Amino acid sequence: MLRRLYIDWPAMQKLTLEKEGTAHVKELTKLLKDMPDKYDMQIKLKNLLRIEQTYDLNAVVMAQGKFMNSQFDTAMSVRDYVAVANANYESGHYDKSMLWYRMALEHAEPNAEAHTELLGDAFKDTHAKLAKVYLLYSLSNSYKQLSAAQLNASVDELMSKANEADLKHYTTLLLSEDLNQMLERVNQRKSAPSAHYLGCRGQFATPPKLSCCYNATTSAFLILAPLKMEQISLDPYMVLYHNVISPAESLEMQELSIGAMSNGLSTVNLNNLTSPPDIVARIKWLRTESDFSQRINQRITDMTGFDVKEFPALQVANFGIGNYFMPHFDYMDGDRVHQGEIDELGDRMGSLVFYAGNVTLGGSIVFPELQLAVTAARGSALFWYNLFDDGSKDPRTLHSVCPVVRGTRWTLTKWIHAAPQMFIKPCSKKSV
Ligand SMILES: O=C(O)CCC(=O)C(=O)O
Ligand SMILES: [Fe+2]
Repeated sequence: MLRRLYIDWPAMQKLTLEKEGTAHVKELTKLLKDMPDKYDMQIKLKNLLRIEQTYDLNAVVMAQGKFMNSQFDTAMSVRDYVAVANANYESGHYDKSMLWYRMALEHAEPNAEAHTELLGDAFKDTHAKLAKVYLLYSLSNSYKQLSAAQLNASVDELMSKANEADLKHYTTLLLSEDLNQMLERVNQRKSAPSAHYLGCRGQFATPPKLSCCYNATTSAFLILAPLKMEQISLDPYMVLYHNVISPAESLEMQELSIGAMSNGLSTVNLNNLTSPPDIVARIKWLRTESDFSQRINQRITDMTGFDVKEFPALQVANFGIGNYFMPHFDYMDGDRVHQGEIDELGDRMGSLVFYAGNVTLGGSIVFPELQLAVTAARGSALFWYNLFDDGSKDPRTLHSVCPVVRGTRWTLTKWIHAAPQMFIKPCSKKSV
């Protein structure tokens, strides 16, 4: 009894005095510094808009969790709709934002009162923005001769004279238009898709059937272990190897990179940019030789016959959801390539990309000029030449990466320079 009163009682009193949840709040505060910030949110919204644009989606299908022929089982909230609507609005995609605002206004937020009290008004400024995009939409349908700038100016003028009641009137009108009719009208106003978009949407014509074979000839090792090789294009030459990197090697590669990766940007020249450059992927150059890099470099030589000893570095890249690579060339062009390495070893004659992740939607590599799209199938590796036989640049090798929609896209890229191959693949006259 005495022990209880002397030891337990004060402990219990202390516990009773402690505010409930203090420990939780402390933990949450600690976590806060590792939480995504405004920049992360902007990047992710940009990526989401890119997915919407590239794959020709819209608010209605995305809100239903549909993506082309797939159905996602996660749902977006009304606040998510408003965030995407605002992001589309701010990037000038007015038709898209109109549909997102419409979705938001047509769906009630569960426990709206409690949410509003806790998180603020979900629909702040929504009516005004929706009225503006609806006015833009209606006027551009009626006055097709007006330019975007003229339309914007007229709408801004109308908006400056409008009062709350007018705004509500417009938004009521918007909500009364048949959704399918609105979708049809929005569809009609879309501009023709680029070849990059067509490739990402799987809309290139099926290429003629080329052959598949077991390659047992490029190196003596292949006599023992022939590689599955699929021809993708004969001119320019492009082949896809299957089962050339294992899931265990993918993990090894990730272990060598995670924690040391940096943002790989769409440009290396950061001068005079008007907006932040797109982040292509998180990247890491594996320059220190390791058991892993030796094994992979040996495999590359077995696969291609090329000498990669003078440039043993490998580049690991991890593309997150919505990340993509805009159309570009791999040969020295513009500001993308490091001049120093190119001077010594010659231009980037060939590219070899191992697909070591597990992308289940999106993330194909597209060659817009060749009307070819190749999926980043796990374990495969794509090889292509960037130069003609005489060493001049082949512009047909323009290529891009489609935004990743589901899964993780890990790649291991090898730059194959021209100079070390001078006796393996001597310059010859252009074959085209
Ligand atoms: O990830 C890919 O499929 C291609 C990457 C690429 O184009 C590059 O690294 O230059
Ligand atoms: Fe590339």
